[in-house]
Amino acid sequence: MTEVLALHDVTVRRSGTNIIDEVSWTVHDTDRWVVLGRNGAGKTTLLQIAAARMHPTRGTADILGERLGRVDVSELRPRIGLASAALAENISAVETVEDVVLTAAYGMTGRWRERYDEVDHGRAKDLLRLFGLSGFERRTFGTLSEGERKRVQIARSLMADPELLLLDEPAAGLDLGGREELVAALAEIASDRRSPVLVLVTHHVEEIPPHFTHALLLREGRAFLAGPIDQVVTSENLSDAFGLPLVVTRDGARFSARGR
Ligand SMILES: Nc1ncnc2c1ncn2[C@@H]1O[C@H](COP(=O)(O)OP(=O)(O)OP(=O)(O)O)[C@@H](O)[C@H]1O
Repeated sequence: MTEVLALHDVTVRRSGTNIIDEVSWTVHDTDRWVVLGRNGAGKTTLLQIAAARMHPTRGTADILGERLGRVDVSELRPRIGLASAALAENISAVETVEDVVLTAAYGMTGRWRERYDEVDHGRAKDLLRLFGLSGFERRTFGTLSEGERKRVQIARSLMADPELLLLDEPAAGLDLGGREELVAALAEIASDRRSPVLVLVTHHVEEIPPHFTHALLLREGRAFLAGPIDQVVTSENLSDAFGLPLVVTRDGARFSARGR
């Protein structure tokens, strides 16, 4: 097993507070992780470090075998797929769906003078199909529904064939049908050995796709618990992490949670 991500005592300090506090976390190449925690627990911040878009204040972060701070991040970032609300804001409303996906091959948003070959067009088409977006190629990003935009973003994050795929709340804002379609698409990716290592941040255990193997619970910037999903996503652990009594149930490969 290869370490894809290895954080050791990572701390991120902002405005006098440790928003990430001595987090140690290792992700191996066959893992699919979900990161859970209440609002403000530090999930997005942790993902920013894993995406090589933020440096820790203290501690070390090794990503795909490279130490943050010693590596040229412009070489590391193309190896990492990231879909997040902040990135989506950079996508122009007038860009076509096909270009939104295609331009990720060069790590860009917005088309300029670069040329794409048939392989790139074919891959963009395949990814759009995987996310139920065949026929949307010529539509502009601004005309899409929230759910369609989310799916385009994930297709885009896969375009450059990343080794690590980080998804920050991909199901936020989706209706039930949209959520279930997304969960099914992510389950398909997660089940394929050739897929990138997946890390999914979510607020809801209902959004954990089948085939996810591990969970990290964050609480107030600290890694409260990390390990195999069955052992971590339990009533007792989630109640402690979220600070309220919860009942977690598992039906086949899916989880659900409610207040006690
Ligand atoms: N630059 C900053 N200065 C001060 N505090 C910050 C800064 N950036 C983030 N924070 C704080 O750090 C904490 C963690 O933020 P983060 O966005 O990582 O949490 P999160 O778990 O993703 O939250 P949510 O579930 O609400 O999206 C929050 O309390 C946030 O207000």
